[in-house]
Order: sequence, then C-alpha cells, then structure tokens
Amino acid sequence: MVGRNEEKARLALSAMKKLGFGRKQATPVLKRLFRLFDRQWEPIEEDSYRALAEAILDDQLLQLHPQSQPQPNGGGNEVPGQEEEELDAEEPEISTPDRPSTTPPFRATPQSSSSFRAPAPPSGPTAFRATGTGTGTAGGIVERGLVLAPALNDGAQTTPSATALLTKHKHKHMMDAEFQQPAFFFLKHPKPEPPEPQPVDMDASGCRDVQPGLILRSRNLNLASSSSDLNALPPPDRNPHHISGSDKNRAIQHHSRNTDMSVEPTSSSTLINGTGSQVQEIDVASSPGGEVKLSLKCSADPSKLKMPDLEAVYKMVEDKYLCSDKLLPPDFSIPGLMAEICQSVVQMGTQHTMTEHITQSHTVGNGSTSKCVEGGSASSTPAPQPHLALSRTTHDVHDISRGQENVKIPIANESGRGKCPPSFSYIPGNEVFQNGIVNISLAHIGAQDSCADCFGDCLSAPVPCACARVTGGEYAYTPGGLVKPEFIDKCVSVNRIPEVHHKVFCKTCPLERSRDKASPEPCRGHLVRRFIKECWSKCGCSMRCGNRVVQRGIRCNLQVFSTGNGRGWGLRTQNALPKGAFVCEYAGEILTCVEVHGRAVENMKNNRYTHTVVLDAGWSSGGSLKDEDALCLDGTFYGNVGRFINHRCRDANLAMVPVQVETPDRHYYHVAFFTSRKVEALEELTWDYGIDFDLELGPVKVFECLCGSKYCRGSRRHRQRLRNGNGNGNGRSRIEG
Ligand SMILES: C[S@@+](CC[C@H](N)C(=O)[O-])C[C@H]1O[C@@H](n2cnc3c(N)ncnc32)[C@H](O)[C@@H]1O
Repeated sequence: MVGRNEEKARLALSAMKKLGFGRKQATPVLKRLFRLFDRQWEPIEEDSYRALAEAILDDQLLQLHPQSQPQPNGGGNEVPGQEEEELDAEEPEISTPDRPSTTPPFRATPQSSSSFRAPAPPSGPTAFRATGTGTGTAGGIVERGLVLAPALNDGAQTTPSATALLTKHKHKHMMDAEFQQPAFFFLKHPKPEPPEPQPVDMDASGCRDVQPGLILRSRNLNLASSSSDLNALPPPDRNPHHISGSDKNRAIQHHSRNTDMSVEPTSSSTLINGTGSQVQEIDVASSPGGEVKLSLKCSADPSKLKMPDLEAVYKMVEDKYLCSDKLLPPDFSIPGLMAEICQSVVQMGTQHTMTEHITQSHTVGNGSTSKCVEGGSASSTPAPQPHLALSRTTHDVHDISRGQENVKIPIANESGRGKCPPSFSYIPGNEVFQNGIVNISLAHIGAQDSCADCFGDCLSAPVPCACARVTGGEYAYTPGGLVKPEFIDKCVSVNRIPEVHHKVFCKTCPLERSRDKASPEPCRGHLVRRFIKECWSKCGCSMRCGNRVVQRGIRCNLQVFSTGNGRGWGLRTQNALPKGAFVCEYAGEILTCVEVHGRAVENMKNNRYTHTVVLDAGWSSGGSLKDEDALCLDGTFYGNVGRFINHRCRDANLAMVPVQVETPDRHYYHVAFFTSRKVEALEELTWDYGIDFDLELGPVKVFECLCGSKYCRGSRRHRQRLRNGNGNGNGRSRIEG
C-alpha cells in the first residue's frame, strides 16, 4: 500500500513539477489533500491533478499575503512548515519519494472531549487561511452546510465521537474572503402564518426609512424580475429550437415524391433568401414503414462549389444564431434543430394516435403524458388537462411554472401512479416574506457599478465595461451565453474542496445569533464564493446584452420528474447541455435568518422539511450584520424549479454562483445554477448542498443521502463507518484530531 502511495505521490509531484511547482512546495499540499480525500487518489488525480494545482496556488497566494492569515483558535502564526509537521504527525500512510516510507510521516493525535468545541471567533473582520487539516468524509469533502434548529449548539454534550472531531476541524478552517457560500437549511415547519405587523428596526447603515419586508426601488423594478424584465425582450419562444421563417421568404409549397423513401406523398417547401439569389428546397418524404426523411437542397454555381465540411457549416450557422440572438438556448445546435424538425414531423403526423394515448393515460395519472399533451396542444383542439384527473394537486403537468417562465417545464412521473409534486406556489423570482430588507433603490447603484454609456451588447465592445470589474475586468460569460470554463472550474473547486479555499468567520454570526441571541455559538465559517455581476437597470446596454443571462430566466428545457429511488422529485434537462450553461436559479421567499429560525421553533413537530439557502456571501464585508440583512431563500411554499434540485455529494453536475442582478449590496443576490460539465439529455441535475450530515446528532435529522455518488458522505453506511471510527474501511479512523 505504501509502495503504491509512493508511486502515486511521485507521479503527482512530477505532474506539479511540469506546472512549475517544486517538490518542497507541492509535498505538504499533496499530503494535506491526500488526507482530506480520505486517502483516495482519484479526486487528486482527477482533471490532471487540478485540485492539487489549485491548492498549491492557493498556498502561494496566501504566502504572498501573509497578513491575511490570522490564525484559527487565536493561535500564533502558522507557517507551512509547521503545518506540514502537524500533518506529518497525523498521517500514517502516505509518504512521498523524498521521505523514506519506513518513517511514518503522520501519527494519530488523540483528542480530548472538549477539543471539538468551536474556537473563539476571530477578533475582527480578519482573514484566515485553510490549514488543510480538516478531515474529509468519504470522498474527502468536509461537510459544510448548516442546519438551523433550536438546539444545535449542544456540541458540548455530544460524545466526542469521530464526527464531533470532524466538526472541530471544520471550525479550524478559517480563511480570508470577500464572498461566502450559501448552504441549505433543513427544517421542519408548517406553512407560514399571515405576516403580522412588526416594529420598524432602524438601520444605522442608511436604511432608516426602510420598512421591514420592503423591496426598495426607485422605479418599477420587480425583484421577481426574471419575467417582468423580460418583457423588454421579444415574446419568448416556447420551443427554443424553433426558428421561424418569415412568410415573405416562403415562396412555394408543393408536394413531391421521393424515390428513396419510395411511395408516400411528401411535402416540400422552397425558401428564397432575401436577395432571391439562392433557392433552398426542403423535402419531407415518408414511407409506409413509418420512416420520414428530410432533405435540404441548395443551389449554387457548380464551378464555384466545393463541398464544405458539414461540421464547419453547423458551426457557422450556430455561431450566427447564438451571437445574434441570445434567445436561443446555449445547447442550440443545427443537428439538434434537424432532430427537432424530425420529431415535430412525427409528432404532428401522429397526432391522432397521441390523443388516444393521452385519454388512456389520464386514468392512471401518468405524468409522462405531459409531453404528449404538449404535442396535442399544437393543434386547434384544446388539450386535455391531466392534472384534473390527478385532482390532488394544483400543478399543471404540462408546465409547473404555469406560463411564468420562458419555457414550459413539464412534470413527468414515470415511477408513481397519480402522484404529483407537493403543492407549492410557483414564483419565478424571489419575494420578500416579511422582515428581510432588500435594497434595490437606484440611488444605491453608483456610476462605477454600471455602464450607462454602453449600447447594445457589452460583450462585443472592444473593452470590457465597468460591470466586468467584479469578475476581474473580464466578463464571466462567453458570447454564446455560457459561463467561462475557468470561472465554473473555480466554483466547482470551492464546492469540492472547500478546505483549500477561503472561508470567513463573522464576529457574531447571524445564523448562530438566530439560534441563541443571548449567547451565540462561534461562527462556523462561510465559504468564499466568486460573484458574477450582470448589467442592470442603470446600464445603457440592451436586454440582449451578453452580460445578462440569469436575469433573462430559464432557457433550457427542463423537466420535473419522480426519481423513484427515495429522493422524491428531481429536476432534469431534456436536452444535452454544455458546460457553463445557466439552468435556473433557486427562487423562494426571502426570509431573515431569525424568521427561518422562528418557523423552525414553532413547528418542530411538523414533519415537513424546509429547504433554505443562506445568502451569506456578503457577510464578510465587515461589521456586525443586522438581523434584517441576514437573508435566506426558502422555496418550500413559494418557489421555482430550483426547489426540485436534489443533492449529490461532491460530483454534482451543477455549480452554484451568486449573481448580482439588481444591487451592489451583497446581502441579497441570486442563487444561480450553471452546469459544471457537459450534461447529457435526461440526466438529473444535482447540486452539492454542502450539508453537514454529522448534524443528524442534533434534534433535526438530516435526510439519509441516496445520491449514489462514490464520494457520498451522507449515506447510512458511510455514517455508520464514521460512528464506528472506521472511516476508510481499513480499520483506521478516518477522522483524526
Ligand atoms: C430541495 S428538496 C429537493 C426536491 C425533493 N426531492 C422533492 O421531492 O421535493 C430537498 C429534499 O429532497 C430530498 N433529497 C435531496 N437529495 C437527496 C439525496 N441525495 N438523498 C436523499 N434524499 C434527497 C430530501 O428529502 C431533501 O430534504
């Protein structure tokens, strides 16, 4: 085993050498990651050692700015050498080629029962660096979510188990940051009571005239703006693959026969372009065997024609449409368009059969009929409404958003008869519940935060505008409407290996304060996140500007489906999506942390879980955050499709990015999901919630994770191993102090 590790380490170090990182620099980081990843090499080796390279870079950065590294636990200065020594004292398995394997470089350190208590929070808005000593669970991810519940601060009474020691380590990960990550809360509470009038709590930061629960606006901006802002756009195309031709281009419609397909009458349309110089003819032929063949005829001067590469042609047309009209989804492709045409031909051509199918399906309430009904609705005959037959839900299985999104989002239920997702009110954007303050006044937006002088599409301007400042002077988006791969990779890395990224600690954490106002627990830390700032109301560009993606709403074809494996409903994409594509945001009620906690306290006996995302990315800005500025999004009762995204440990295919759409005030932002890799058609979309599965020891039970990932840290088996102190299955405790 040691020999194998030596070989693996040698390869890793040599890969790092090729990137310009010396052995001295890379070795301690490698050891840290190795331990962090539960002695698994796979996540280290993945993507050509990306995690390792990033961790080394992080180290380098932090060494360049040592002033940004105050110590967790209020200790003295920690230097890499010391850190390595500490690691060496704990890890018995890995040795690198420059250290003889006969000398165990790590040794287990016993922990006292009190040691897992969180350290005192840092004394100011200070910066910390990851020590990397946090121990991962299977797959190496230290749980980093938060569970908001009345009695979570009882760590002192908890047996000093391996799990608790893990918690202690999490508290050690203190880092510098300007941003932090949201986390899911898992709560039980009933439906919210009608809001009662609350006294206005004056805000010293310039919001004295702000009423609780009020969205400040200086003109008719709507927080739930995805759809309202989109009014400026041409009417959304229900079928984003559909490109409509103008009537004046449609010169001839005629029927012909296609000998290849032999037999059935076919249709053909001839299109003449604007200049009339070229004729294109599309033939559609069908055979008695049910085959349909489409063919496209173009005429050109034969002396000049040299058949181009078809891929290059696709690319040219795709580029043309993607660049000129961003209403097309990022996965738009010419072959996809052709497939869509075929599908529509079959759908329209078999409409009679489908209608019969729909009628039959009603009786079993099978949600898979939603697609068929959509096909049926293309005719002038009103489509039957399957949800009426289901009767237990108000959801429209054709479109759960009921027309509030750019695209229809059908519900498919392949595994359960007559079942529909639980009842909730669909809102495409966030809405304040009661006391949260979201300041989106125009006065709040300075000239330096917008591009009043821009026109059209900022991405085509020779120099990036002021709106790219947040992302280092470059736009996060490509002209094709995707988040750039480097940006998304960084976001993924923060998710996957939070320990090597920055974390900030509040002076007094609003989350902890909401649990126990009198004596709040120390802050557990908030992960640093990179923000995207889109062009907004004060910008001069158009709504089609490439720096407006999230605010234009959902563009891809999503589907809510029943997972059928104990995880309830999930969300999937109907088409393949490239890496970096915007999927949807997590929309819900905007609540203060206190309000969320209030719901939990009042309703602990209710068996309903609530899923709340904490908007903690702006909490590092310094000072003590007021309760009304510490916001969460709760999609339980009012939400969008984001509420159906299930959790997957570590290798989820979505990355969460905080996106500023209305205000530079980072207490409020949009929680946007982008694909972190290419996603296949009908693949489930998942997000790593960052749950602390350990907190099942508390009064609120976190669900047992059924994500199926090999890195799962929340399965019963995994947690049982933790309890047994046998994290890696080889008799050695994975959780070390
Ligand atoms: C935000 S909701 C996701 C949608 C949910 N599946 C539904 O049917 O409404 C989160 C809840 O889904 C379930 N869930 C999500 N991911 C899961 C997983 N990996 N394993 C088991 N249950 C999961 C849990 O019940 C969790 O409380």
